Amino acid sequence: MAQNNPNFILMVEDLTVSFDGFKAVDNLSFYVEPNECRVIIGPNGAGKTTVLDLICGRTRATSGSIGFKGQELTRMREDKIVHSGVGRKFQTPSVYEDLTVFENLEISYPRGHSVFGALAFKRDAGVTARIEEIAETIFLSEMLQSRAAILSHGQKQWLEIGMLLIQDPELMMLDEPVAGMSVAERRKTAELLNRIIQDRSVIVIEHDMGFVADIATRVTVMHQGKRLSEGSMAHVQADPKVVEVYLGH
Ligand SMILES: Nc1ncnc2c1ncn2[C@@H]1O[C@H](COP(=O)(O)OP(=O)(O)OP(=O)(O)O)[C@@H](O)[C@H]1O
Repeated sequence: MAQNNPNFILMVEDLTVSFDGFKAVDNLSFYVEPNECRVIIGPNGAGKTTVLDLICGRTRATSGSIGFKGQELTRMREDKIVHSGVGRKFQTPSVYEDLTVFENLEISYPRGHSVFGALAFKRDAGVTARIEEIAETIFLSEMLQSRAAILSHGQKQWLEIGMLLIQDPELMMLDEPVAGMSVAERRKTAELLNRIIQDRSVIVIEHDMGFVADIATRVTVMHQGKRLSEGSMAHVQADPKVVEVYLGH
């Protein structure tokens, strides 16, 4: 595929990372379009989390390229990658338990990068309106003044998604967002992701195939650091290679 194809927001090409000779990600290529929800599935140890670590700059690639909006991420610092529009949520929620939902969203609001920017920051009507808008998107409008500590596990996950959303990333990455959630919370999270991709692209790592079916635009199946299969949910589910190494287990 042509480099800098404007139809792709993310272009991962021939990406490899080697840990003491072991290739956790091995010559992997995949391409994500705007407003796409790409789900990465695969057995334990396939290299899924490592791919997200490489995209957000936590782990450095041994070779290959990660193009994001025409910029090369493999040599960019982690904070610059965030600044360029890549948001990442880890598996365990990391909200500030002693702060309210409102305050958690407020401290995540982008306010420039200088110390002066942070000091000069005032709560104004625009910020409050944006926080209220995000709270509604993440089903927490009624909880704005509640301390995060009293939220359910699922609500904490949504709050953390909200803390990313308020920074308006063009690419959002989520690692197993519905792990530990109730059936009702999973359904609402699928609704949330379908809303989120109206304005951005999302990459999700997930094992719950029912949830994958509800959210995926396309699915990439990884096995031993490589791409085993890719396409619609129906396509990968019917792929005998995928059934053999993953779905059949
Ligand atoms: N920093 C590291 N140093 C050495 N090995 C690593 C490192 N990070 C990951 N690995 C190895 O790379 C392989 C892929 O790990 P990774 O966590 O990416 O898999 P995964 O597909 O996300 O698995 P799971 O579904 O269990 O989360 C594993 O064998 C893991 O032990």
